[in-house]
Amino acid sequence: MGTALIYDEEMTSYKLLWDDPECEVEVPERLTVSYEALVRSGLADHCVSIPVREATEEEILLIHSEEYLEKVKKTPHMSVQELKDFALQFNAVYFHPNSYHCAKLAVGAALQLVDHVLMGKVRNGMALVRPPGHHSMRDAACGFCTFNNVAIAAQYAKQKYGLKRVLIVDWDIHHGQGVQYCFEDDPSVLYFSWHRYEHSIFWPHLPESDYDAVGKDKGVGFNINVPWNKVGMTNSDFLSVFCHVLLPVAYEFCPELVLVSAGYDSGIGDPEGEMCATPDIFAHLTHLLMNLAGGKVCAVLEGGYNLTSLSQSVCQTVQTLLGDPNPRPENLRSPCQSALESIHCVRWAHRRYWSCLGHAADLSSFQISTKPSGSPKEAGESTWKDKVAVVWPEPVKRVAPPVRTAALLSDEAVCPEGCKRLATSDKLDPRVAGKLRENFLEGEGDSEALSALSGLITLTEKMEKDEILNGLAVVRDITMATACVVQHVTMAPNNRVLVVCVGDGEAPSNITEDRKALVVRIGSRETKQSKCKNDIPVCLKKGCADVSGVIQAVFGLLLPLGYEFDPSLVLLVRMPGSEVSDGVWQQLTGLLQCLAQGHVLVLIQECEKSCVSPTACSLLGEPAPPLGQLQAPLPQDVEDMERLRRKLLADWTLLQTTAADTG
Ligand SMILES: NCCCNCCCCCC(O)(O)C(F)(F)F
Ligand SMILES: [Zn+2]
Repeated sequence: MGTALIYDEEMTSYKLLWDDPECEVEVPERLTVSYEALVRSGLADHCVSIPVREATEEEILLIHSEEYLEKVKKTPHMSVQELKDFALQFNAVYFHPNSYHCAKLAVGAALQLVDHVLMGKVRNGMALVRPPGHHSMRDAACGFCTFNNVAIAAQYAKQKYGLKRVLIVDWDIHHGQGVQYCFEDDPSVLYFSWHRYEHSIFWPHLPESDYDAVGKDKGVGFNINVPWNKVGMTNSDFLSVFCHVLLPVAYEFCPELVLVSAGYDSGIGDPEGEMCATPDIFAHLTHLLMNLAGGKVCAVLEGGYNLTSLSQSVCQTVQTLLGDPNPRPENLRSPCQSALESIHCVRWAHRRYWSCLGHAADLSSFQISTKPSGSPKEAGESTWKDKVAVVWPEPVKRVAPPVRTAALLSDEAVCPEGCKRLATSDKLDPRVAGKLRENFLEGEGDSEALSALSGLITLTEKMEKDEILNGLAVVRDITMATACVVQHVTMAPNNRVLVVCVGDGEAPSNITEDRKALVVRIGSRETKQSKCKNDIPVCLKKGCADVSGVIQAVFGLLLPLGYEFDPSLVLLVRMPGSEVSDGVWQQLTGLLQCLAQGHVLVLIQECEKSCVSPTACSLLGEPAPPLGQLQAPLPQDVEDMERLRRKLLADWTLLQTTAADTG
């Protein structure tokens, strides 16, 4: 199934007709540069083009009042002066004779996208729209928004398709207070927003934008606000919030649809956001959402005012929706103190509502600086010009290798649909053969083991040369196979391999201290305390059969470690008897493709070959099926993971979840 792209230049046919410094950034070119970048990069051609339509009045009334709609309906016949006066009753918004028409198209575009995804005509998609929506309220326009595109889409999805759980992820740099007001008492819509806040000195200055606005009545816990109390937030800050706040909760919630209020003013160079996250981060944010809701992700454009940053970020988003491999995350480092405070506060505020946050350290562990940290406005406030003067490197070109998934199987095994069987080249480089024999095969060893190991080496070499993206191998001796791959990959100077062992079994023996290999083992046994710090055992009482425990480990430990380690290859090893369910296994296989530009090699023991086809599906880019709403992880496991996390903090900064962590 494909990726939908919804765009119509008709939505560029309105603009600001008078002087208003508050609104001048919201220009029609925002849409044209985004669409043209998708066309120029060839991405538009790979999308399924879906036409826009006008929303009906009935659809608009799903969220807005009749009085408000009647007022807006009059704007096409207004003079410029009347439009100006009409806008004055709202906060930071303008109208144009054609803006009502465009506002109906923006809603209609979002609904078209939802229809095509929920009817299974496409897997996911993006709607490039203006006017944006997330500030508009039942009775009011606000912040360039006339109708609340995403809120209407959520209500429409619930009503028309009977959905019980919709997740809205708002990565725009402004708080979509309009969405919050719509659903704050509604447990069927989980609204997540991060936003520039600076302790409310940033627009729209609302107390209810802070982390303690957790929802109301039946909706408590279903509204998550992450305030950014400083500008300059980076990729590390953004990824930390996804790993330590959004994703654990999103997996516990188990949405049937993911709507993204995709605003790109959170990206570098934007005059409104003044953040430092680079466009490639949106590839990672998108990827991390794509195994939720069976991959049903609908991104709807909100803000974004630096035309270069905006168009690059839109391309990064669409390219990931299309399934192309992610770029390697550039030099991630520790989240900043302010971000850690925000992360801690929001986890603490939600600790009673989400079992995955149940252990969030209580407030006493350190004092939150509730007063504005830093002078309200740094001396020498930057002007608009030098806000957009920021420069950053053009995102690296992301090319999908000619072969997506290769399979190394025994001759009689069937090659899974879509995979390319790897011919184990019979002629083996004698030096390599010699090395394999001496390292892994006692004496002569049988020729089959030799050809299997040489096949593995061929596989890793083809990945290194980008001839294939990822692969799976069915092997007889998984420990030997793991050691062989680790040794081969770490021979090259700047290669690093992340080994993820799922299930019990001894870790490969040849892990060295040189940080070229990092082993994370998720299992049930208190294995002998790992001697080297690059071998991290995560123990779950019930082992990998414990879905919540594994997911807790993935987001709280594995992904932060993986992002910080930044491997060139991920080796995912399914230890025999691991009891991991196919669903969890597919989630792991899908999520881990966010690392190493998607170069994931999965090792499966001969006796477990029943999981070959689900593995192949995930490696081929199929979204993993939903896991269902997650139970609470075992308190004992949570404590153990917390202890392990604290122990690892000295070496791994992306594991931090509170400012006290650097204590
Ligand atoms: N001194 C007052 C500054 C007012 N600034 C208004 C910012 C509106 C932001 C709109 C947006 O980017 O959130 C949307 F996604 F809706 F377009
Ligand atoms: Zn915004």
